[in-house]
Amino acid sequence: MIEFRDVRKEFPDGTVAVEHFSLVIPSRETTVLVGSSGSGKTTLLRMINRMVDPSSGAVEIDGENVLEIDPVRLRRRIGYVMQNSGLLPHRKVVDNIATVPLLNGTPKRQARERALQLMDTVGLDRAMADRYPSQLSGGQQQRVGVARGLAVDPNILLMDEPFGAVDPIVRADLQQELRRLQQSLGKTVVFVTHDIDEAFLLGDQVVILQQGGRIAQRGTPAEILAAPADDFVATFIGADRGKRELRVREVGGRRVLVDGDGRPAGVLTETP
Ligand SMILES: Nc1ncnc2c1ncn2[C@@H]1O[C@H](COP(=O)(O)OP(=O)(O)OP(=O)(O)O)[C@@H](O)[C@H]1O
Repeated sequence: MIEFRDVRKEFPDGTVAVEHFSLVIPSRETTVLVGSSGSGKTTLLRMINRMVDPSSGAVEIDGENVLEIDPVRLRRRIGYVMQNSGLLPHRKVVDNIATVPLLNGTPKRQARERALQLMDTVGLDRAMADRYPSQLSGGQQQRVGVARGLAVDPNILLMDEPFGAVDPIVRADLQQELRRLQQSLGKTVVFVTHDIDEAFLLGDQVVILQQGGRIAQRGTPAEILAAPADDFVATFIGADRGKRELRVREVGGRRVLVDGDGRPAGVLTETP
């Protein structure tokens, strides 16, 4: 479990990115921080692995204040996946994935074998192992980024807009892959996005943020959809435009669900 207790972050230039932020992030689930630009999502994420330290308050992992854990040790046991994959351009795919295990002292052959297994896990053809990142598509690069994040077999995986830079079709593919991975691996995933659809798709817990890291609403996607806390949330999730409302329409004897604009969303079937 990760816990934020009344966290505040003021940067040296006086910018207060986050104030009075408290949140419990349960283990083995996906928590999504979603909000518009500048709401403090990245700052919050980076406080978990000490890329940023809080000005006051505490961030705890299983009851231990992260400030008491050496930052290098901490980062080597927490996976971190970012937008544009953050791969080292002059290193082959397999070496990019194996970077942190090698730093941790894993023997080279073992680290390489594990990297190849992780390529299978994230759906990358092993034939790409000896390519350089620039020889991969954007979606493939992101898969390498995810494999690298998983390479130390972390309990915690931090993901900062990992699919933000790829086209919508590849993005949908990566999202499904992550859902599948999450079901089989059961990591504690903290995922940052500004895309509410992505948040609802991936999050067990969704936290909608306003400026300063103020929590507008926190809950399961269903809870938020069923009862948006205020106008801000309603607008943010599109409920105010009827975008989220589905209605039943009879078409050729089948019951089709249509959204607020009348576009089909799916077919309704009886559960046995
Ligand atoms: N190193 C820094 N020095 C000063 N201000 C910073 C620094 N890093 C972030 N900020 C400011 O803190 C606030 C929160 O930034 P943060 O990057 O956490 O937001 P975000 O929600 O992740 O935004 P985005 O979606 O654009 O990445 C912003 O006002 C930002 O300008």
